[in-house]
Amino acid sequence: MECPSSCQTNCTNQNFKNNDVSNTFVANTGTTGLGLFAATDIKKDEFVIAFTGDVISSKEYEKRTLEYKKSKTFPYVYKAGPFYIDATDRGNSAKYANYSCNFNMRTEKWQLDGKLDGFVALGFFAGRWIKKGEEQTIDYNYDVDE
Ligand SMILES: C[S@@+](CC[C@H](N)C(=O)[O-])C[C@H]1O[C@@H](n2cnc3c(N)ncnc32)[C@H](O)[C@@H]1O
Repeated sequence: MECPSSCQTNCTNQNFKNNDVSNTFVANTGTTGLGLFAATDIKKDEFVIAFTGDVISSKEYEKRTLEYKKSKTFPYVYKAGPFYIDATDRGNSAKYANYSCNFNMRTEKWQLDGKLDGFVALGFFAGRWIKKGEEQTIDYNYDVDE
């Protein structure tokens, strides 16, 4: 769980509130479209980036999925507890993270202070040491066991 805004001024447990994307940059991968890359060396278990976007219900998710299929837009949507986070129109560069079966970032679910009941924020954390310039990848099936 992330600390509330009212926590001490030097609190370091506010990654989602800070919404810092400076560990990453977006570039063409040459094979899988745009991708997310490490702007610096990143230590194992370090917070990399939060996945942000519209928080929507499952009903809205179904509606938007049909629209995206028609427009052939990539699905920039992940499940977040009973909700979904849709980064298609509003979101940060986390949406450009590509899939790899040998992913180097894990997806963690965090409870945030004062958010919708049941909502979990999604954050990408380094699963191992990631070198500056390396593509940062995730497991799209992070939610399969639930
Ligand atoms: C969330 S987007 C990732 C960013 C995307 N590459 C872009 O240019 O916007 C997901 C899409 O990226 C592509 N993609 C992601 N990982 C891939 C992989 N390992 N191999 C091939 N395509 C991949 C697929 O088209 C997938 O539907």
